[in-house]
Amino acid sequence: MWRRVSSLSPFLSSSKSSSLALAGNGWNACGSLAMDSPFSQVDYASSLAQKNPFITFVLGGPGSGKGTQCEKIAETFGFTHLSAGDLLRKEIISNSEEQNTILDIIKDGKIVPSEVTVKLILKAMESSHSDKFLIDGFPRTEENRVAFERIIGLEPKAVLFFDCPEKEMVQRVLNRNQGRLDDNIDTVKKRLKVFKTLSLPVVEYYSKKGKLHKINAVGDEDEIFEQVRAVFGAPEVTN
Ligand SMILES: Nc1ncnc2c1ncn2[C@@H]1O[C@H](COP(=O)(O)OP(=O)(O)OP(=O)(O)O)[C@@H](O)[C@H]1O
Ligand SMILES: O=c1ccn([C@@H]2O[C@H](COP(=O)(O)O)[C@@H](O)[C@H]2O)c(=O)[nH]1
Ligand SMILES: [Mg+2]
Repeated sequence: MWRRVSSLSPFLSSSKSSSLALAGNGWNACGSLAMDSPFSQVDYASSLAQKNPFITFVLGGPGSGKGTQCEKIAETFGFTHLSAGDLLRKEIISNSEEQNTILDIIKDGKIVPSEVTVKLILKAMESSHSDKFLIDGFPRTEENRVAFERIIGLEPKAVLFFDCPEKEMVQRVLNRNQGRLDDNIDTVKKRLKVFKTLSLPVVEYYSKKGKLHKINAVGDEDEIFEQVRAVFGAPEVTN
């Protein structure tokens, strides 16, 4: 069942610790790193998990308006906006070992291995010192979702889903004109297929957990933002 728009304000003022159990995957039951942990990242993630930031995942198909609305949310509610796609595109223009692999995957509309994306998200979260994050365009698969929980040790408090008809998404992507290598009809078709088969199950997962806030992504940007504003509540409550 989709959840109707409701305010997140009570959540944002809460100091409750993360509900994700830390035992297993290199952690002992007290939340400390086990001596025999095979995960070097866990060490890195532990301080982040202890800070227990407010994480919102922002989901939706290609061109549904995630990035556009995230900018507005960040500005209005003081969230740090991290776009997984932008982090991957930055890797392509860096000298990273994975740059060519990432480029080929994005050009083909497929999904970059979870370990790569989660590592980039973790690094960006650690270096921002923020306590409120919008993670835009991630998780894109159930495997992404599980990897985030395992490596970072946190779950999102809320998930936004921008629901947009395919025809509108295709039109927006093809008109975007930002020089993205995946903004062409062939790649968009592939991305839509991946979205339906791999990403919608993630949306469904969060819907069943009662964390999903579905936004009608058709209309002008300000109209859509009014629905989003209702989810996050008044700015004075969230600050
Ligand atoms: N409500 C809207 N109506 C019309 N055009 C829009 C609307 N919202 C965003 N756009 C435009 O549609 C294009 C895609 O928007 P945006 O980049 O925010 O989508 P996205 O969900 O982040 O896509 P992607 O997953 O491909 O990164 C942009 O050119 C943007 O300016
Ligand atoms: O978690 C992610 C996010 C993105 N990708 C790849 O990047 C492109 C573009 O992403 P946008 O969010 O639309 O900017 C996407 O089609 C994937 O190929 C990814 O693999 N994993
Ligand atoms: Mg985007």
